[in-house]
Amino acid sequence: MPQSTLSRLLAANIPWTLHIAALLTSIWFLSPASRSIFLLFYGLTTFLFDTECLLAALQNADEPPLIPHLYLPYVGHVIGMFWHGASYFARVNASTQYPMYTLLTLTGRTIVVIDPALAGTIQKASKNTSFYGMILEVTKRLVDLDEPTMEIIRWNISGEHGPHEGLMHEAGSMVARELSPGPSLNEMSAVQLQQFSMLLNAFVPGSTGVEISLMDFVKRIFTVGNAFTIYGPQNPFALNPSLVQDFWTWEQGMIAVMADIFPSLTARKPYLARKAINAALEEFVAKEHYRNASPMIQKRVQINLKHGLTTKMAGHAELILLFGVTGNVVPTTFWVLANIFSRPELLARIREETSQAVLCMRSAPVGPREKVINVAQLKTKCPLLVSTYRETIRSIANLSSVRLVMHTHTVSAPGHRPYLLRQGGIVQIASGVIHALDSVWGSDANKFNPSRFMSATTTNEQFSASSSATEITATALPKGVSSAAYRGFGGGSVICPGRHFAQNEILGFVALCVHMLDIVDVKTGGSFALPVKDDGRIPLSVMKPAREPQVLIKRREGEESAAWSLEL
Ligand code: HEM
Repeated sequence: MPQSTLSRLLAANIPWTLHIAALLTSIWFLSPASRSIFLLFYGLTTFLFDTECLLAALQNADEPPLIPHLYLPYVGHVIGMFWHGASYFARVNASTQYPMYTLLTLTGRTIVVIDPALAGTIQKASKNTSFYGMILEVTKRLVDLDEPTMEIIRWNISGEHGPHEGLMHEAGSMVARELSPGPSLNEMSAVQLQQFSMLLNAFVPGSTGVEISLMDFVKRIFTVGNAFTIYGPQNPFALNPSLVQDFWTWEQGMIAVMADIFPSLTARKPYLARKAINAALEEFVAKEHYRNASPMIQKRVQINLKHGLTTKMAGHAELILLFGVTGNVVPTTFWVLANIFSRPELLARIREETSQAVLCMRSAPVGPREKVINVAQLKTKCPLLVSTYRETIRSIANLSSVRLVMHTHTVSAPGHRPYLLRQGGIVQIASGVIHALDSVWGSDANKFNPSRFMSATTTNEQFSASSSATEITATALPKGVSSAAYRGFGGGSVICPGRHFAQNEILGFVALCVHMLDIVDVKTGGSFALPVKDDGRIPLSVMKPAREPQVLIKRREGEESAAWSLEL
């Protein structure tokens, strides 16, 4: 046995002296029958408390260090992750502060990365790690895809038959192209901004206010507006408005449905909600309503059918994109609004800053006044608004970037020793932990600082390394912070293709709310309190609030009859 292993065994948190003393005592003082019972219980206790410490000591020293669970081998960390959600990664590493570490999870190993430099290396496109290897099983369970469909989807995900062949590559690059800055993105954003304006003018029509949960307000406008934009006038929500509620019921119970343990009994509500939406999406494809949808959806459905998906499965496949389109955007918009409207001073500054983007204030001789907000100007001329948006995302995005290790290999990054990653390990780049590191963001890392990303000059977007698509925004990463540390949209080879679209809609909608509306506490009539974040869930999107504020939404004084709109 090499000395280093022996010394690690001796240094491990295992009470060797106690074990030897207990063994000798049982031999000397107990009868054979009592000894057997004693050793059985002692052995069980030792197994519980010492197994992971032993495995940590025996582990290859080049691997990320294994953090033993204190008393429950193999399942302890799994329970911890379910119990504490993404916040578990910070808890478990609170005393050790390793840049990268290993947790035993059932029969596998989860490698947690909390250092941006290592994250930057791991997230690069590589044959050694795979995003789809991890995510496809989750997608299958989330939206209910059958095995023949999965076989079509899995074909060539690792690129062994070429980089462009197979459904995933064809559909993925088409979606990324359609959502990149350019004419097709502009076309979609223009339709969407017009929808938002119409919906908001109608939602708060005159001088009477609306009492509602702030989250429900955002859900209603965004689900309907986005469905129209992406899925066209014959989208499932337009044909059957009750599906909006079903969609969010499913979203809230996604984890339970995904667990797939008799979901019709254990997760009845979200299971039935999914069934209703899936039926509507099946019809959307079967009746060819997609032919009136955005070019992105027309192409996506046609690619799915061309590769052999049935109309039923092509319908179900749209549910995951619907989630991609709204699942993060709705809670993000909620938090941007909450961060601004709960801080009167910030609200006043943003109102003033964004008033320069209210382009056309024209008074028609008759009829309502028209006011137009230009979104391009919000992005380039309103650093406080854009910085508030980015800071909001930093403070709520705790979804890990996940990769499956396909081949054993070594990763290294400046300032770190090389780390050995074994085949079969699941890497999780812990975005929530990285977003809260003092070493990255400074001593106010845990505070909300709306000016954090403000930049004096308009710069090219630096928030998405390894991406060819750039966009001009009036914000920059703080000095010394690498793009791999800003993880709201993932990073490297798997960066969210919808981030430009999301930025247009969120900035536009928030600016519209800021100018058109007062959003106040329903009881006091003053600013509502910023809700606490619910960081104890396994995240499938950005964090939700622990409690949704009930608000009164009404037109600002003088804006009762104005017709507001957004343009790109
Ligand atoms: C604030 C809003 C949004 C946030 C925070 C967000 C975040 C993310 C994240 C973290 C990922 C996964 C990256 C990884 O695992 O490393 C992702 C993937 C994705 N997002 Fe977004 N997203 C947002 C809005 C959107 C929108 C509006 C769309 C579509 C219009 C969209 C479409 C997608 C798609 C299709 C993927 C999968 C990418 C792939 O398979 O390669 N997202 N997003």
